[in-house]
Amino acid sequence: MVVIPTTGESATRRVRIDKVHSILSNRIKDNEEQFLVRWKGDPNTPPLSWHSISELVRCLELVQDYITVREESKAVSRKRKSPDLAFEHERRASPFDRRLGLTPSASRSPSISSLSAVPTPRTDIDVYNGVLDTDGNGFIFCRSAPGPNIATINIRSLPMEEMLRTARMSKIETANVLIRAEYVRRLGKVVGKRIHLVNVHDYTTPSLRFSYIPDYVLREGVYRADPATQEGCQKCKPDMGRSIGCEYTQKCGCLEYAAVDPVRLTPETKKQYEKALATGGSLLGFPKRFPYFTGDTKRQRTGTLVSFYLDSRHPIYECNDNCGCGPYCRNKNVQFGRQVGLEIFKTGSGRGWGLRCKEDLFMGQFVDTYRGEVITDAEATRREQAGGKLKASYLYSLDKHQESEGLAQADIYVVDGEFMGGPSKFMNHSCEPNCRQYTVSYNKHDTRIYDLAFFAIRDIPAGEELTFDYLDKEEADDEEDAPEGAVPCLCGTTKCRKWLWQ
Ligand SMILES: C[S@@+](CC[C@H](N)C(=O)[O-])C[C@H]1O[C@@H](n2cnc3c(N)ncnc32)[C@H](O)[C@@H]1O
Repeated sequence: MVVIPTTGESATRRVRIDKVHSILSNRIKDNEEQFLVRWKGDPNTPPLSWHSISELVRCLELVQDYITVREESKAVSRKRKSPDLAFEHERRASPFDRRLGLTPSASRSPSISSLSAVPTPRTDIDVYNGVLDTDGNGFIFCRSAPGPNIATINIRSLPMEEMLRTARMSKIETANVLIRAEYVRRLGKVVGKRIHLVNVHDYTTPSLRFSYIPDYVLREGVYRADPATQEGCQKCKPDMGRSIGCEYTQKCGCLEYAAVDPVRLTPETKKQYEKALATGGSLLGFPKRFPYFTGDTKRQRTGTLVSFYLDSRHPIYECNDNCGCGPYCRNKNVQFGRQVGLEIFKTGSGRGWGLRCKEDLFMGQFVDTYRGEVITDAEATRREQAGGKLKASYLYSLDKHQESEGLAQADIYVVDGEFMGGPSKFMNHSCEPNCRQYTVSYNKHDTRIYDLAFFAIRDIPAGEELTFDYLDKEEADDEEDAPEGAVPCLCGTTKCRKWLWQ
């Protein structure tokens, strides 16, 4: 046996993820699920060793990667009708046979005489191309250690056919349970109402290669506008009028760019307004519409989007910490974050995971924002090309102001929610959606970074899947033929446009 624990046996031996390259195979040994770990090291002869799933609890991302690839290759081989590749492989000699001096025929159908002529392969070899050790904290590590007593293996032929056969027959149950438990543990740490995870279709769990984050993470080449430009409304006071914040909407600096309330325009101010619109002049001084209903309306409408904003795609400018209006300002909502409980669920309809609400939502109610890494347009293109056309996309362009501000495509930032973000990463597309994404900003001088906020656009009963239209154009193109790079839409609604991207 080549396991050499120099610092004594520890009951809680663990493999550290930063030391591992990948997981290559699985088997059941001594009633335990085990996985073959390829350690980081010399790329030509890296050490490898088998570990029980309890030793790999800090490497569940890698175990999950392995299981995903294993399931995908199983699905592919199920689809293949002929030739029987598994059988074809069986006829090849494996490098393991060569190492032991076995001929392919001997390994395939050993006769009594051949068995007595060659040594029986060792079945207790757990470490290849190296030796195992443990450090003072009980962490296992493996180092290359060539020598006559070290079992060697040709890593270019891994996983070997014997391993593949064993892996195909070995159930993976404990690992799936632990992966799910780890994901649920991480969900439990997300700020706000609880997020549940439900899968009645299979044993999969969303990728553990994902961090829940409360705010954007800005990557290289991405900058927010200077904080000094986030001046807020200076003329508003917390105790003005009905103490709802920016009552004097004509004076409110934050509402400067909000939608003008045409009902409150006089014939004269209407002319001035039309002129300001035509010349791009300031809208300060015109009466504005608050984006949200105040607390003195019906309970279910409090804080929901007023119909003007609901029906338009007008950006919303919320008050911020530098404003004079105070904490209960009616012009603050999205900045307080998600207030509703959500459920991530496996759709079972070819659309992967989806999102639904645990409670009834009212028309205009805020659901959540889309979070992720904010990257440059060039980086987004690079990531998109690396992912390939069939990979699920989590890229969301912050291009709302591109036209009005004359921003070049290269100046646009993109939110990538694949590896970091929030539960809204799981919102699927529907051609007849029940939610819509709105632009919410806290700094009118920052046209490149703003919040992508989802609101219900009709009453939604608890348990209904939350969807939005990925294109969200004012008018949809009626395209019959599949456009380049199109992914078939599986929303299943009567208004389905057939393709996800056009
Ligand atoms: C932002 S993700 C949504 C969450 C995704 N379902 C998951 O499991 O992570 C977008 C991806 O989901 C899939 N998707 C979303 N809506 C779909 C639809 N209506 N039809 C087919 N696939 C859809 C596509 O693969 C798309 O690239």
